[in-house]
Amino acid sequence: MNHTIRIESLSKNYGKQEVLKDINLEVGEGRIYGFIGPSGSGKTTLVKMIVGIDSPDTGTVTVLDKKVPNLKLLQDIGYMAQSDALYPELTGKENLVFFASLFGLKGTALRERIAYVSKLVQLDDAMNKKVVAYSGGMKRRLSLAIALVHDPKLLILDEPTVGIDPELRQSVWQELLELMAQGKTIVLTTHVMDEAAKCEVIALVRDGGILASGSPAELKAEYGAADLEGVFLAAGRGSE
Ligand SMILES: Nc1ncnc2c1ncn2[C@@H]1O[C@H](COP(=O)(O)OP(=O)(O)OP(=O)(O)O)[C@@H](O)[C@H]1O
Repeated sequence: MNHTIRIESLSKNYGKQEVLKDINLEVGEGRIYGFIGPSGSGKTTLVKMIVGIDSPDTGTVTVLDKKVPNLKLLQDIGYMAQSDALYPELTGKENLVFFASLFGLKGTALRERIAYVSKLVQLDDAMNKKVVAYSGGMKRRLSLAIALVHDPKLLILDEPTVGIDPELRQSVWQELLELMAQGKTIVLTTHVMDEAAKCEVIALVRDGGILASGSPAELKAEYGAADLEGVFLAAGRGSE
């Protein structure tokens, strides 16, 4: 199988705190891979290493056969951070045009991508509104649209559906599964267990390490749990 992401012996400290400890991980092409784990366990730090916006102390990250960091990779990665990085005084459309232009999109291609992603996140009616007047969920949806606008091969989504209502959450997930079917690779973090259940592979992150990984069914069997919530709780008990 082709691997989109390969992480080898990665460690990271912040001051004296060991935030990531000897992480080894491979993510196959065209998969949906979920990181779940308690608050502060290191999920965001790990995704930042994959995107290349923070660097490990030891170890390497390779994405699409290029060693991270690599400027050329930015074209292939769509990243949605946990906190929205938007321009509040610009409209939704102006935000999208700005980010799309950074990737060299223009003319018809730019218009088509903006129409596609704004419809996808159901913001097409709010495109001409300033972001300062958006709700929290609308900002999250705009951030997702920005991550998708340049049609990247790899999507890295840090808690993508926080603040999004259940109906839209379902349609976002439908689209993520469709993108996966098109061969895109998706890595996301979540605290929502029924979202984790939709991932093909889950990594349980605990105290800066990967405690276990596998399909939802494999993890349930490994921990003798009826559901992923049970896996999460059993993994926590086992690591104490
Ligand atoms: N820039 C930083 N400087 C110092 N410490 C940091 C920094 N970024 C993260 N940390 C610490 O690293 C640890 C892991 O944080 P991280 O954000 O990766 O956790 P997380 O699993 O994503 O949590 P959550 O689910 O709450 O988002 C935490 O103890 C956090 O305080």
